[in-house]
Amino acid sequence: MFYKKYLKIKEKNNSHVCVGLDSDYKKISNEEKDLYKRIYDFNKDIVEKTNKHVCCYKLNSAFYEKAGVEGMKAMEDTVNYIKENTEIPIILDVKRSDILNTAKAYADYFVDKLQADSVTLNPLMGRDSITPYLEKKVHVFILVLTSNPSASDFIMKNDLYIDLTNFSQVLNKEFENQVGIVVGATNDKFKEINKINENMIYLIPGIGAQGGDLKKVLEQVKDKEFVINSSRGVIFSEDPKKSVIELKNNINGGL
Ligand SMILES: O=C(O)c1cc(=O)[nH]c(=O)n1[C@@H]1O[C@H](COP(=O)(O)O)[C@@H](O)[C@H]1O
Repeated sequence: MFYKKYLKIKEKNNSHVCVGLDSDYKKISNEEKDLYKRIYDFNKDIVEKTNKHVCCYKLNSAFYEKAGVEGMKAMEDTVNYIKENTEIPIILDVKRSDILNTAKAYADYFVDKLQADSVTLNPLMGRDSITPYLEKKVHVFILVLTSNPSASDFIMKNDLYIDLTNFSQVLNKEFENQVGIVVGATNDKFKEINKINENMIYLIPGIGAQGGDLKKVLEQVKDKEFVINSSRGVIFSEDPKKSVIELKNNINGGL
C-alpha cells in the first residue's frame, strides 16, 4: 500500500519530500502544559502547512516515547489525523526487529493497531525478524547504510552494506515490492548500491542538520524512486511551509 500511495501523491504534489515529524516536546515552543496537546497540535499545524508539498510523513517514535503515555497517544492521533485528512503515506520510524514471536508483537501494534503504511527496521537479527511485518502486507524500509558517523563501526566494514542491499533485494522480490532501503545522505556509496538495487525505493535521511549534500545525492539516485527526509530542518524552522517548498524545489531543480 505504501508504494502505490507514494507514487500517487508524488505525482500530485510533485514532491520527493518526506517530512520527519520528530516532534520533541522540549523543542516545541507553544506554552501548552498538557504534553499530549502540545505535541498533537504542533503536528496538526505542520501537516496543515505542508501537506500539499510532501510525498510522505515519517514519525520517529523516539520523540513520542520520550513523552510517555501522552506522547504515544499523540503519535496515534497524529497518524489518524493524517489518514483522515490526507492521502499521504506514513512511515513509522521505529527500527524495531526481534525474534519472531516478539517481532510479531511489534507488528501487531505498528501495523494492525497504528495502521502504518511503512515501518523502518534494523536488519541485524536477520530474515525472521523482518518477515512478521512483510506477512502483514506492510511495506518496510530496511536500514542498509545509516547516516551516523559510527556507521563505520560495522556497516561500512567488510562491505556489510552490500550484503544488506542484497538481503533487501531478495526479500523485495519474494514479497512483491514491499521493501525499500534506508541509505543516509552522508555517504557516497549510492552508485555501488544502485548496481544491486533493481526497484527498491530509497529513504534518504541526513541532509540539513547531519550535513548530507543534496546535490551529490540527487546525481546518484535520480534514476530510482526515492524520498528525501528532513525533520529538524523543516519542523523547527521559522516557516515550515517555506522550508518544505524550498526543499521540494531544490530537489526538483536537481533532477
Ligand atoms: O531510519 C531513519 O529514518 C534514519 C536512518 C539514518 O541512517 N539516519 C537518520 O537520520 N534517520 C532518521 O532520520 C531523521 C533525521 O532527522 P534530521 O537530521 O533532523 O533531518 C531522524 O528521525 C533519524 O532518526
